[in-house]
Amino acid sequence: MQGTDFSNLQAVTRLSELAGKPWKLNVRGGLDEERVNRFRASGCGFDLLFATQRLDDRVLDGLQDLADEAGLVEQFMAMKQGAVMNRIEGYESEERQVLHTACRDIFSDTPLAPEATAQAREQLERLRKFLEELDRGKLRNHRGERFTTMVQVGIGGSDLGPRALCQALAGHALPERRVRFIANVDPDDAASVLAGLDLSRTLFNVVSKSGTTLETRTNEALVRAALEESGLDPVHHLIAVTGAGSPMDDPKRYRRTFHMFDYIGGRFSVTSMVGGVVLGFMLGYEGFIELLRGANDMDVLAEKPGLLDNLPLLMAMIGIWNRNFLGLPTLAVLPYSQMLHRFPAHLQQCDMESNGKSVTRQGKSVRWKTGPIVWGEPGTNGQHAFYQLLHQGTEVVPVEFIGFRRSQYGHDLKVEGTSSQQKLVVNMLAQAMALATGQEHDNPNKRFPGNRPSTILIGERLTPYAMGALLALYENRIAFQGFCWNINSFDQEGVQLGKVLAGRLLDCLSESPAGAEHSLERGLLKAAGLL
Ligand SMILES: O=P(O)(O)OC[C@H]1O[C@](O)(CO)[C@@H](O)[C@@H]1O
Repeated sequence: MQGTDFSNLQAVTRLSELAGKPWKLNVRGGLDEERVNRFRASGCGFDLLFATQRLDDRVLDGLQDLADEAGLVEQFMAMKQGAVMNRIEGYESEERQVLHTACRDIFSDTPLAPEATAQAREQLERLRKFLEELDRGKLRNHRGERFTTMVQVGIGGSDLGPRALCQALAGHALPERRVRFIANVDPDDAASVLAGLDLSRTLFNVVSKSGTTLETRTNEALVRAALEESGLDPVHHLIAVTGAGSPMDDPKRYRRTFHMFDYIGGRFSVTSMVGGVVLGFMLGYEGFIELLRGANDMDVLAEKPGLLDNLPLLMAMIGIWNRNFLGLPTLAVLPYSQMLHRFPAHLQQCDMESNGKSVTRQGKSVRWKTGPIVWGEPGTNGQHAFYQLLHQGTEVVPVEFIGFRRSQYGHDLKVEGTSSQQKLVVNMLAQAMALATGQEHDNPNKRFPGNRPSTILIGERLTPYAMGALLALYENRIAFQGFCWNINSFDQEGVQLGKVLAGRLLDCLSESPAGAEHSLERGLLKAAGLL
C-alpha cells in the first residue's frame, strides 16, 4: 500500500520469518546447474543471474507480495505520470514532480508526461541543431577552426553521471572529439585539465541546475580567466546547461544555453541536457538518441508487475532482502568492464543521496534500515586489492557483478588459448561461485566460508543503447527501493549543513564582517593553520 510504513507491511512479517533460515549456498545442492537455470531473468539485452543469492521460491514469492502490497509499480507509474513524489507531507519540502523518465519517453506519440516530454524534445532539437552546426563547421573558433574538445564543468549530478557515461562509451566517440571534466574546487583539478588543452579549440560546458554551486561558479571563473589570459573571448567558448530561470540562465554570457527543469533531480539528470550536450558532442546526436532508447526501454520494462519480468524491480527486491532481512549494510557494485570504472561513483551519488534518509514521507523517523553503503571498483583489478575481505573478512558484502560477453573496442588476442575478454568474464563468474560455495580446508587460514550473496548482470556489448538501459536499470531500482522504504528519494537536505558551515569559514577567511561572530570557526581555522 502506497505510503505505508515498511514495518507495517504484512509481507515484511512473512519475509522476516523466512530470513530466520535463508537458503544456504555453501552446502551440497546449494548451488547447482538446475538452480542457475531457474533463478534468472532477462530484459533490454541483459541477463540477470541470481542463483547465487540466499533466497528460494518462498522468498521470491514473499518479495513479490511485498512489491505488490507496497504498490511499487503503481508508485513508479505515478512518478512517470507526473505525481508530486518529491515531498514530505506536512513539512516544508521541495514539492516537485520527478520526471527524468520524461526525457527519454520521446519514442511514443502518447508520452506519459506530455508537457515534460515536449520540453525534452524542444531541448533535444536545440541540441541537434547545435551539433549539426559543429559538424558542418558553422560553429567554429575565431580562427575558423573546428572545436575538438569539450570540457564539462560541474559537480555531483552535473558531473558524475555524464563523466561515467562518457568514459564508458569512449570506444564509440566520433573521431577528433574528446571530452574532459572539471569538478572539484581543488584548483589542481582545473589546472591539470587545462594544462593539457589547446584552449582555442575547446568548448567549456558549464553545467549547474541551480546555477549557484560554489565549486562550479569558482571553476567557471578559473576557466574564464584562463581563456582571457590566452587572448580568447570566453563568450565564444562557454556554453551553459542550467535550470530555466537560474542565476546562470543568462544567454549573454554563453555561446549557447540549454535548459533542464526543476522536475529533474541532479543525480537523475544524465538523460537530460546535463548529460546530453557532452554525450552528444562525443557520440553524435544519433548516439545519444540510442542511449535514450535504451533508457526508455528499461523504463517501460519497469512498468511490469511481475518480478521476473521487471529487472529493476527484481534487483530492488533482492537488495531489500539483503539489507532489511539478512541485515547486510553495504553493497559492492563490481563492473567487469574497465569502461565502467566511474559507474560505481555515479551510483554512489544516485543511491546514497537518494536513499540515505531516515525520515518517512510523513516526516516520522524510520524504524527500519534504508539505503546501503554503495561502493565498487572494476574487476579484475579489485581481485588484487580488496576481494580478500569479500571472501574471508568478518563483514558479508553483497555484490552486484556487471559484465559483457564482447569487448567494446573489439581489439583482443588469444593468449594461452583464451582471449582477454574470456579471461575477464570467466573471472567474474569464478568470483560469484567462490563467494557462494566457499571452500573447506584443514588449514583454517585457507578456509572460505562461502554463503556470500551476489548477482551477475551480463549483457552482450557496452553500446550506447546498453549503457542507457543499464543507467535506467539502476535509477529505477533506486526509486523502487525508496518507495518500498516509504522515504523521499528525491531531495538531499543532508548536503546543506556542510555548505552553510563552509560558508561561515569562508566568511572568516575573506574577512567579511559576518566572520567576526564565528568564534568556533575562527578557532578551527587557527588550529588548522589557515588563519
Ligand atoms: O547542478 P548543481 O545545482 O550545481 O548541483 C550539483 C550537485 O549538488 C547537489 O545539490 C549536492 O550538493 C547535488 O544534488 C547536485 O547534483
